Amino acid sequence: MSTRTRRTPHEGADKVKAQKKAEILIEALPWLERFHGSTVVIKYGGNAMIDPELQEAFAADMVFLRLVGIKPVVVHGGGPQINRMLKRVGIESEFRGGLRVTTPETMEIVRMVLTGQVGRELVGLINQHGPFAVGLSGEDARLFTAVRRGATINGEEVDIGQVGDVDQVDTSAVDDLIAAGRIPVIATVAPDVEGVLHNVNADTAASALAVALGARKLVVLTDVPGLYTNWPDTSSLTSEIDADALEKLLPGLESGMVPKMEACLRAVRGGVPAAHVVDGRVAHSTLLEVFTEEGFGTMVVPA
Ligand SMILES: Nc1ncnc2c1ncn2[C@@H]1O[C@H](COP(=O)(O)OP(=O)(O)O)[C@@H](O)[C@H]1O
Ligand SMILES: CC(=O)N[C@@H](CCC(=O)OP(=O)(O)O)C(=O)O
Repeated sequence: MSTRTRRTPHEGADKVKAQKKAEILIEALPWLERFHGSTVVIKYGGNAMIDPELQEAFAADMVFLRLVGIKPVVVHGGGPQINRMLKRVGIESEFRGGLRVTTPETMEIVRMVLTGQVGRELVGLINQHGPFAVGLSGEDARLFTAVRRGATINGEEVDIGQVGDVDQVDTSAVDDLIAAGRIPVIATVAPDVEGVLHNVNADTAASALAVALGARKLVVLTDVPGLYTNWPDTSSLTSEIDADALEKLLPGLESGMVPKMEACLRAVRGGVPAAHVVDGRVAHSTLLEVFTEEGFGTMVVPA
């Protein structure tokens, strides 16, 4: 005998609530039609991983995307988590032009934290929902080949150690995972052609991967509502900016926004139709961005 109770038809307040739910679901239909089958690269910044509930909401969003036929690819950061571990082991660390000065001993910690801690935790959270997530780093199957880069300070290039830009992307391992219905979760350490490991900023890597995969969108989750064109003036939050306007703004940007907006610019210049910077401190911000009329945060579009 079935243990299910008979459902009663919705009445009164319940009916209104049910109608609202249906409206919310149907609002997503045009976006489901538009993005079904597309690859979306989501960069999850370390600053947005502020509490376990938010991380669980992020993981649920990735599974939601996957189950409605979108192909999410996660690229994660972990700057604050690296800072904490460096402090614990007594290694000093500084940032120049938004990038971490990386000595060989710092590099060991960066690799350990990104691939062994932050990546593992995200994989675990996503896999609470099913066997979806597989973690990998730029070292796996030649995903990223790095080339050493400096930081630009007052128009001058300065050396910051083992920091890399992405020179080449081999998407075959990611393609295989996507084809198998998995969600790749990627840490951004990468060897150069000689096999020397480099620390690649996660925004930079996410952008290079989005271009190489021909992604429909790059979504960057961080700890601010979007790009402020006149930081820190809160009235200067911008909802949309094109590549030319962003390029003009870049030299005036500070700290973490430098690699982030450089990454969005490179993505749209490289053929990704839109790159979004959204507030990862808001639960389900990825879903709000992908499935609502208003979108969410700052959208960067081609010129
Ligand atoms: N123009 C700007 N608009 C928004 N945020 C800015 C701007 N300039 C600097 N920031 C800083 O950049 C930070 C985001 O970059 P970052 O710390 O690298 O985050 P994440 O870990 O998400 O990559 C924000 O918390 C903010 O303090
Ligand atoms: C070169 C460089 O700065 N690499 C970053 C890599 C992690 C990262 O990008 O983390 P977020 O996205 O949380 O900032 C770092 O060492 O912090």
